Amino acid sequence: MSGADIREFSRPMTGPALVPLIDAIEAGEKPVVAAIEGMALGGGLELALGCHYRIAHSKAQLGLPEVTLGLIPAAGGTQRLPRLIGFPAALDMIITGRRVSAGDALKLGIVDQVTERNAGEVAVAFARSVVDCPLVSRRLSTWPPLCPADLDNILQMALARAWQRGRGALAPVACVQAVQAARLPYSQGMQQEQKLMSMLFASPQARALQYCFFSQRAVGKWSMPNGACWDNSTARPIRKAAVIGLGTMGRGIAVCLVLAGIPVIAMETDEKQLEAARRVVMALLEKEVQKLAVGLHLGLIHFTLEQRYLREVDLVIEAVFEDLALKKQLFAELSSVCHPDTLLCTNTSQLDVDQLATATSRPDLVVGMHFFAPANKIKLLEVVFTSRSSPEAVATAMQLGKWLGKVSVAVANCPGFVGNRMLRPYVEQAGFLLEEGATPEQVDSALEHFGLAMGVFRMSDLSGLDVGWRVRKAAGLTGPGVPQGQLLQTQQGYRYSPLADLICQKGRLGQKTGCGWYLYEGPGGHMARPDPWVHAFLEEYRRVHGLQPRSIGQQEVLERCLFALINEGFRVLEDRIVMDPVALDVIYVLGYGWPAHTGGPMYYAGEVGLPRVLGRLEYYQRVHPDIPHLRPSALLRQLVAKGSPPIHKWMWHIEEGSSRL
Ligand SMILES: C/C=C(\C)C(=O)SCCNC(=O)CCNC(=O)[C@H](O)C(C)(C)COP(=O)(O)OP(=O)(O)OC[C@H]1O[C@@H](n2cnc3c(N)ncnc32)[C@H](O)[C@@H]1OP(=O)(O)O
Repeated sequence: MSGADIREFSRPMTGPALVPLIDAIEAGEKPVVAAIEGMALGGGLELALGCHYRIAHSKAQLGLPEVTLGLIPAAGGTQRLPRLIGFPAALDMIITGRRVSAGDALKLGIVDQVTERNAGEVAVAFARSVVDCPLVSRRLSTWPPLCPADLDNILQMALARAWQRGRGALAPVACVQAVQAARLPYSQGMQQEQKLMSMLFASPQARALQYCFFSQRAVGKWSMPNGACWDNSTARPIRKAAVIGLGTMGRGIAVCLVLAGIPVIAMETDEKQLEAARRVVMALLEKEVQKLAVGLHLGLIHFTLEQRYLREVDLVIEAVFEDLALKKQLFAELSSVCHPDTLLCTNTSQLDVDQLATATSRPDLVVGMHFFAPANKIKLLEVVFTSRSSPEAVATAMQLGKWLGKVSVAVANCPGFVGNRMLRPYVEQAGFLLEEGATPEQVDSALEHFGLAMGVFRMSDLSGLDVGWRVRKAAGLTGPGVPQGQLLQTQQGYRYSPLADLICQKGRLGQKTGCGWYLYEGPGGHMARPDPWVHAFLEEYRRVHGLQPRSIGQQEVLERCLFALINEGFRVLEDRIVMDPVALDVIYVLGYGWPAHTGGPMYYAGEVGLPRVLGRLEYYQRVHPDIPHLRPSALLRQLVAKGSPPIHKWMWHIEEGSSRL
């Protein structure tokens, strides 16, 4: 039982209500044994906690995921679980919403027995054995709370963790407040639980998180403009895969494949790099084996310098240096080395997948599989199809992503695909704000206050500033042969901020060099500190270019950065790079640390109100006519003209035949 039907939350609820039902079971005079197979989640686990005993199958999983839906477990979960397993363990499960295995549930004391046999049969036998035992000590609601001496401290720490994890989300904090009420008599604790739940249930955050839940499932039902889609295309089995290029991304991808049980050929061209990769990958795998307490066959991965091993694989993921000529050459080689049916995938984050496909003898079997760093942690995969990708190739990449535990989103090929394409105007605005008077920490603080996992400058320092520098050079925006623009700096006819290029020229490439937009403890350091050098550098830059710095408020930072990103999202929809705006929201929430409790950028735009987004873009466009990304997209204008329909109706307003494919 995986809990409530979430779709019911937006409809009038029908009975019977869960709380009196669970109370009645618990108060009953017959012993009730919960037999748990599969999932006991949310209301499912709360029901089990109302039973007098719990028997779980060894493969069962238990959890209270309400927090991920913007709610708290409000059928007594916040009151019974701390009584059963103590405050620290209950807080951990309830604030994170994480699932525990049957084995862990036994260790925690949530279940009384774990079985490899049919849980129902074992539970019946167990019930017979306890039929004469008194039930009075089995009713959790009657247990006194297990209050350790340092409970206040535990609750304080949990609250701090909830604030930090939540980044503005209300539910994690409410979870702590509800669990805190478990130190009161049960009936009073339940009143507090109900009060907190009523506040959350109708909240915009809960609606947004429930939208995220369904969006992450909806993107699995992918479709392409040519009519190919998830239910008319068959994925091929992947019995063995290869990863070529074992830098940071390649290593992470190899780890993902092994953890999913897929044999991997991990290939490099350089002996030293191969050995370094072997050490890192094996260490990561061993750590996972310990953490997951699972038996993992570490022999699933074979490190090699030899291309001949590629003959036996069903799919190759190329993760070499981000250089189009190098990748094209590799794809041409793969065409002759690999079996004619082998799928050739590229992990490029922004290069033209169509061009790579053209370099092969099998363009129909070429797709992008854009993983996000760290590849073994981030749950997102952009599957990039070209005009020639076969439905089978797309289906296989989408299916493989799911198998690797990712949420796969199918997107059409375009510069930057979806995520990085929308990121460009956002990063660009942040650069302009520095020119106009802001500091990196002011911009980041506004964005982090909004709920983003990391502000734009901290994120750039983490990824490495040379990544964007290389892209700008390839686009002809900067580099030795490119003439410098006028005041304000312009390139290719539009405003261009060279600040990031100048920072790179100073050898400040971010965390890896110990400095970038911030200062770190040393190369590879993580703790970002404001850097007086950067402040002086910005002041000098403004002086040289005659820019009068002004005070820039939080609202302007948010509107310029976020609305520019959203505006590009509307252009992505106009170009039919994806078939549904939910895809953009999934990509941003899972891949770019956008706060899930706002639903994602496009959902957020709907919540803010499309007329407001349009109005503010129009205003900023008037002030900055030389920034094309602030010019409102045609789709946004059209939607506002049509009365701002809800997000699921947006695509109805895009003209047929506007697909780029
Ligand atoms: C008040 C509140 C109370 C009493 C609660 O109980 S709140 C807690 C509600 N339950 C949950 O949050 C659990 C949510 N579901 C899951 O975590 C997972 O779906 C699963 C672990 C149960 C199964 O995972 P998996 O096998 O990968 O399948 P999918 O996630 O793809 O789901 C399959 C389809 O089922 C739909 N679904 C799943 N759970 C719910 C739900 N609780 N309510 C409504 N619909 C649900 C899901 O959307 C998929 O539907 P389709 O996309 O195939 O149409």
